[in-house]
Amino acid sequence: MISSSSCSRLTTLPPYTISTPRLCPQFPKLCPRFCKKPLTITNVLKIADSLNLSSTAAPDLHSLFSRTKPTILVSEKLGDAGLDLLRSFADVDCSYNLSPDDLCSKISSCDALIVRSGTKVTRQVFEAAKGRLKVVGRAGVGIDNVDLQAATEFGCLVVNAPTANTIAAAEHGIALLAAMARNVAQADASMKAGKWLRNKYVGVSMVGKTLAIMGFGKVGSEVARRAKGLGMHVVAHDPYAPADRARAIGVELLSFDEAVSTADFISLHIPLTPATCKVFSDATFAKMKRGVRIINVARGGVIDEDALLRALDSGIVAQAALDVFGEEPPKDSKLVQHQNVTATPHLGASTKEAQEGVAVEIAEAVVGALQGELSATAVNAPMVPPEVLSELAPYVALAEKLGRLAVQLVSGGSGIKSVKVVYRSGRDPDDLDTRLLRAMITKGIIEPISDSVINLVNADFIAKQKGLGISEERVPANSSLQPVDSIQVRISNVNSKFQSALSENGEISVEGRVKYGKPHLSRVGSFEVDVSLEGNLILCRQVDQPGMIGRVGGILGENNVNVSFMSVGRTVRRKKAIMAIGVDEEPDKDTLNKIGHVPAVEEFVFLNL
Ligand SMILES: NC(=O)C1=CN([C@@H]2O[C@H](COP(=O)(O)OP(=O)(O)OC[C@H]3O[C@@H](n4cnc5c(N)ncnc54)[C@H](O)[C@@H]3O)[C@@H](O)[C@H]2O)C=CC1
Ligand SMILES: O=C(O)C(=O)COP(=O)(O)O
Repeated sequence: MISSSSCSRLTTLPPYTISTPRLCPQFPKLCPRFCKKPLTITNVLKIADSLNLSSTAAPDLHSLFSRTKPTILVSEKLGDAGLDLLRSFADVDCSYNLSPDDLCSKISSCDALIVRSGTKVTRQVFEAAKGRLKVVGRAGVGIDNVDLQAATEFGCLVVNAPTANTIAAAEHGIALLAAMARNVAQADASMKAGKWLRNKYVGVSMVGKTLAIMGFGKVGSEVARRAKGLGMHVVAHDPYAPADRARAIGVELLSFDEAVSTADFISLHIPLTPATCKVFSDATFAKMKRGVRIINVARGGVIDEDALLRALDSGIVAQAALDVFGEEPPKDSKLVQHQNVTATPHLGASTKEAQEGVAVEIAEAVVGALQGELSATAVNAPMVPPEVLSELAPYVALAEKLGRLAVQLVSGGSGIKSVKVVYRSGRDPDDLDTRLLRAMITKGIIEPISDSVINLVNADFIAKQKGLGISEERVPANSSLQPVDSIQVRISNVNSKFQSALSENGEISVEGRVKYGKPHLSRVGSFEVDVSLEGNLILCRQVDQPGMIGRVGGILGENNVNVSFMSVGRTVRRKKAIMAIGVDEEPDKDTLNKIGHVPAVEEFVFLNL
């Protein structure tokens, strides 16, 4: 029973069969009926639909039904505007400077964690969260301090705030470039020490010098623009950068070797990944012009710091300006203490403006994710724009139902290894993003036969982990009005407990479409049917003869099982037919036995949707 008055509106809704992802933990607390069936991307849209809310309004359901708030742990200093936004939605625990152990012991009572670069979100953190942590928000760009693989395995969404600190980082890069070229920090320190060393701190000019930007992304491009303004000749290396952006700024794109060997100044703006770790090594420094100057506002880990020290000592590198370090704060201070190094304590993003912007950007992303929205800044899940999501909503429900249906047709003991999904669609392939649909089919197939909790984040990972190969095919359809005309799910190399579900080539095959905005089953094996995919379903193959609907319907009625819909499909008149019967209640064993004993019934199966 649903006790709260606001929830009572839900009693009119069909039963929910979707059990995860647990993107909204409050919902089950409110509605015991849904205890094991938390609010998900899928059913939130369905609920919205039933309440005549637009799908974009669906997340408001959270506040509509919520009484308890989620808990968000903020482990590093965040701007006030972001904190205010978080507090309007959740209980916010600002605990800074937590030790790794303290973080692990706190995390199991948190639904979201917001960090900057100082918190290591390791596999141990996800393990300690015991499934409660839904979202990690990185208030900034670099996500190298978050174990993304572990996040994905635990079905935890990671979002970042990729735009709000771009200018701050670029400005800091330029500040370091100029400060280094003119020895500002060293000269300042000497003056504070009571000295007046006009001859010692003669600098180098920037105008006319070649600056190589390594990583021509958001920050790199902004540094390039500003360096052009200083009269520098700017080149860049970035294998993924669009040539037109470089042309528009007047920057020449070069290979790695060309860029590092022609530059007077090199500014690093690449993310730290396994591929970029220590790319600035002895071998790389050996390719550089003698007397080159290096700025790093990206990540310390992209430089082999011992190699840099050697290059500074040998004079290959005349000066370095470093905001970031392999270990922060750096334990070995040789680099920081080097007379030709200008160092700042990871200040690139630290302007008032950037911190307010980042705080709001991450607060919006985390709140949205906790409400079941698909984030536009998701790092480990497909980004699905709201308009695409609302269009795909009924197909998302269809996809999960078909997966759930198909897997229940597999006879026990058959290991499922290979699933093929065929989308019939009139859309251009570029206009149809099937990742969401594939994730929901995976969810439908895996959840009924395992204890895995599947969501958009971990669907592909868990499928792979379980050795389940899902291939997709698109078949062109004439109509392009709907995104998808039909979805077919085929499971091969398995036995079926309902032989009629097998197609001619021996695969379990079910096909469905969206009719009047609702998922419908349109084909089972080679039989055409037309039933709404709601509640429970009995599939029954019988000799095609008069009176079958009445007999089976009668048995159900006598046993107080309400039939919600019925459809008969046949291959050969008066020979074989399939009856698909939707039932509100789950019939007991005796009732199902009675159906099985009707002489014309050749086989039947009960399926829970
Ligand atoms: N010091 C600080 O406080 C801050 C540091 N950052 C760091 O700056 C870096 C860049 O940030 P954004 O520009 O916002 O990111 P972005 O993603 O816009 O740009 C990164 C660029 O690097 C390129 N790239 C990737 N691998 C590469 C490789 N092997 N060689 C050359 N280019 C490669 C990518 O194609 C991309 O264009 C990140 O590591 C970020 O964490 C960003 C903001 C503040
Ligand atoms: O956004 C980034 O990548 C940064 O490095 C900024 O880090 P911070 O948030 O200042 O710890």
